[in-house]
Amino acid sequence: MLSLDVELRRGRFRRHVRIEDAARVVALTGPSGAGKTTVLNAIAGLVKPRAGRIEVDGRVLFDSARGIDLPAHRRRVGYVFQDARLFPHLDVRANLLYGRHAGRGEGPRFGLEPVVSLLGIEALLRRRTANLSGGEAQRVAIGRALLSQPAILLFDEPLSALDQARREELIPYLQRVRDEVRLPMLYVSHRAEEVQQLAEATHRLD
Ligand SMILES: Nc1ncnc2c1ncn2[C@@H]1O[C@H](COP(=O)(O)OP(=O)(O)OP(=O)(O)O)[C@@H](O)[C@H]1O
Repeated sequence: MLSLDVELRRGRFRRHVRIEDAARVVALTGPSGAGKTTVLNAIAGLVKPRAGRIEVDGRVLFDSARGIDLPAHRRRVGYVFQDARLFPHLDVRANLLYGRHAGRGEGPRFGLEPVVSLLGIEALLRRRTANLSGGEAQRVAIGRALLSQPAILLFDEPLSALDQARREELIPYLQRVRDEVRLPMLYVSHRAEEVQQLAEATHRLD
């Protein structure tokens, strides 16, 4: 479970965000500029809140009052962006294994084979990433995020660069990830349909 209560500031943008929800899969919605990506970046350790506290399943990632601010690489955050951001010089398998952690920490451990099968990317393993479709590339990006042995998954509009048909193809994979890996997930989207298909609760930033 994610518990977050932070004071964010980016340039002239300031806002207080509090997300306390018992739901495991929470959608984060709101208009452009509301601060959705900034919230994800604060959880990932890429943006430092002015003050506050961020906790995932009881593990404190940030707490200004106690001087805790774990570096990004120790937060165990799997981050999936709008565009897959795969490495073009590596094949799919090498992309999946990039940044893989042995997963000695607490929580579930995700191995290459189960992740590949969960996302249906067996046939893609030797392919170069340049000619993957948008949906295939996103499945690889999700696999790479899982293999980093995360304690939480963050999604920043992962379907928004895809057309309707590709979005519909990818939704069942996201549902499988949601149902089978059992990690907390924070899912940014402005599409009501997507939110309804994927999330258990919705938090809106206005
Ligand atoms: N590096 C930065 N420097 C200054 N201002 C920033 C920076 N990054 C973000 N902002 C501002 O912070 C605000 C929140 O941005 P953010 O990207 O979090 O919004 P968002 O809700 O994700 O929007 P969108 O739906 O368009 O992606 C915006 O006003 C943006 O201009």
